[in-house]
Amino acid sequence: MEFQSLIARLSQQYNNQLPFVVYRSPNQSRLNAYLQLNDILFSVENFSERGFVFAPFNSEAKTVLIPQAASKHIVSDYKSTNTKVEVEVSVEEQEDEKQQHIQLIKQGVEAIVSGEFEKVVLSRKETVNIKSKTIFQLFEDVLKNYPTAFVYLWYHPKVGLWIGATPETLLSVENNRFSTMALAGTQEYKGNMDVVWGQKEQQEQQIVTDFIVDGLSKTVKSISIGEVNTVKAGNLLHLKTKITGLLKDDLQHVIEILHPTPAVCGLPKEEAKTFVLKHENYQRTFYSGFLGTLNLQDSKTRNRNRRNVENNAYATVKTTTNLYVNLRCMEIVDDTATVFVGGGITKDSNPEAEWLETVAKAKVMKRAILL
Ligand SMILES: C=C(O[C@H]1C=CC=C(C(=O)O)[C@@H]1O)C(=O)O
Repeated sequence: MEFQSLIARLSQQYNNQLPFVVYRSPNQSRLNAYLQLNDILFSVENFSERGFVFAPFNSEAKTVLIPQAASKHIVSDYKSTNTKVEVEVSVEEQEDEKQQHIQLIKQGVEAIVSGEFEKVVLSRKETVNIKSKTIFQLFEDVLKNYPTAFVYLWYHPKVGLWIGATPETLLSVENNRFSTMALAGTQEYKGNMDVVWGQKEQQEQQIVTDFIVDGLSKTVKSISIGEVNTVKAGNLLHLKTKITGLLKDDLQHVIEILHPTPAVCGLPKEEAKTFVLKHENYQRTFYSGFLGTLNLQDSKTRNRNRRNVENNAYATVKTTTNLYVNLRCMEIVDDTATVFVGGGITKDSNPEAEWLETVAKAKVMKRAILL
């Protein structure tokens, strides 16, 4: 289907207040949309379901499901015209928010120094007027700006509307082969990928790698750890380690081990989570949760021998799951976008620098809003 026809179909779905999701995987032009046929709020029971999941940060709350069987699947192509427009995002004075966030970071550092935990990710939200843009124009501007991210627009009338462009995979599985990543440490991209990383950033990223490897090693068949690389996500650079291997356990157990990783919560997980829930003065809801496709089946018919087409056709069925961490995202209510941003805090954190990091992260969504 043509991109504009897909948007028209999704607008209709939105006006009828029916759930849908539309997304594009990193470095692809293909768009996938699932349009639910009713407005039931389905939730995941044990991750054996098929469909598109939308999970909150707090795993005690329910994970929403758009079931594959209860929705229409539409595929389209988004060809970026390659007219990436750079907009300067001016940052107005946010003195109150700044002092409040710096106070929160200081509390986090104190808790680390007193031995409560090793790392905590602390976040805040910011509201921005989306001016006269429709949600679909906004989605297109996010698509245009972030070709290497997982870009999505998700809507459920009983939950809300979210848009994001995340650089972080939580878990990808193809049959029993898995891949995940430890993504942490941030600096602004200034035209050069060959940058030097401070000890604080290296340590905060290593904590994520160790957590994933320790947790998964107990339950997977095999695991291998890649090198630490610098990767670009919008205007930011991060440190990333790819972790791959073979699973033997069910998906639910693996997701329980991973989510929330110390890239969005902290270490040890429970202590950091308690701190986040108690001290951040707002509810994260779906920010730093995860989203993506669950157990989708892709069957391909192939020919063993091109010369004897009739007798040799065989089908291979792949089951794939592709889950991403919900970062660089916003929730839209009427003409207001709430942008969510956070950063990893360790004993070496400088509160002023951590504040500036969240200001830089907020620009990812603001750039698309102001385009
Ligand atoms: C928690 C966020 O980013 C995570 C992912 C990459 C780098 C991060 C950091 O440097 O703190 C965070 O761990 C966010 O963007 O809100």
